[in-house]
Amino acid sequence: MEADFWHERWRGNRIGFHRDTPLPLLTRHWPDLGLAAGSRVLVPLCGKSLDMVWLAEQGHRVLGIELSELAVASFFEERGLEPRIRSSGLGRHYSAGPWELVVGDAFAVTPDSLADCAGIYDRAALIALPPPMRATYAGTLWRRLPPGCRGLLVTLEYPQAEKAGPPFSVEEAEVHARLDRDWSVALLERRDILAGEPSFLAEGVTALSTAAYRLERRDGTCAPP
Ligand SMILES: C[S@@+](CC[C@H](N)C(=O)[O-])C[C@H]1O[C@@H](n2cnc3c(N)ncnc32)[C@H](O)[C@@H]1O
Repeated sequence: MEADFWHERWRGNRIGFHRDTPLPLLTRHWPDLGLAAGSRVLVPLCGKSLDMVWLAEQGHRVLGIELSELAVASFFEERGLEPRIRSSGLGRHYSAGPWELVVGDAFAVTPDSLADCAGIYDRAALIALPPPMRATYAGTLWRRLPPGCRGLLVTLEYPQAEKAGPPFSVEEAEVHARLDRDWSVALLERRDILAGEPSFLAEGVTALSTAAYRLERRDGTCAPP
């Protein structure tokens, strides 16, 4: 999934991944992470997700990273906010209230830029990427978060041979293989969602589940930029 693929999706408004309400798995499991109000939460590949609104309502500051400037500008426009805009080596930073969304490449974030992130929320980010890019994503952004960081990861699981991604199927074994080195990973919930996903049914997919994981960054050294 190269950058052009996503820019085309946003230009053509083909954003079926975008939800009109916060994700129930987020609202159910996030409070158990015990992150203090005021702490900063990273939302990689954030789109214009309303989950960032819910996180701010819980008192968090949100750092989003998103390739599409259209998505980032829409997020602020839809809230009636006029963001301040500045540029850095990471990209263009749009900021207003508790939100700072960077138009840039999530794989290029540096440990310094993530140093004050106490949390990470990944919904439709890991599963948006094909396998080689998932390896890069886990080896860059996830490795660069500071020790003690906690997070929630939401995945999908289905027989990959029955449908082309994105979204891709990411099984529990893969989550452990990619993250166990630096993170303690615990499955919180897995539920069957096939009946509520007509597009998967229409493509002949025979099983579909979503899973939520609690993550905590182990002590250790963050990867260099
Ligand atoms: C499936 S969408 C999910 C968006 C959001 N997480 C949500 O739940 O609505 C994936 C998003 O990742 C963005 N994206 C893809 N590759 C990226 C990268 N390398 N860096 C930053 N954003 C990226 C795309 O533009 C797209 O908006």
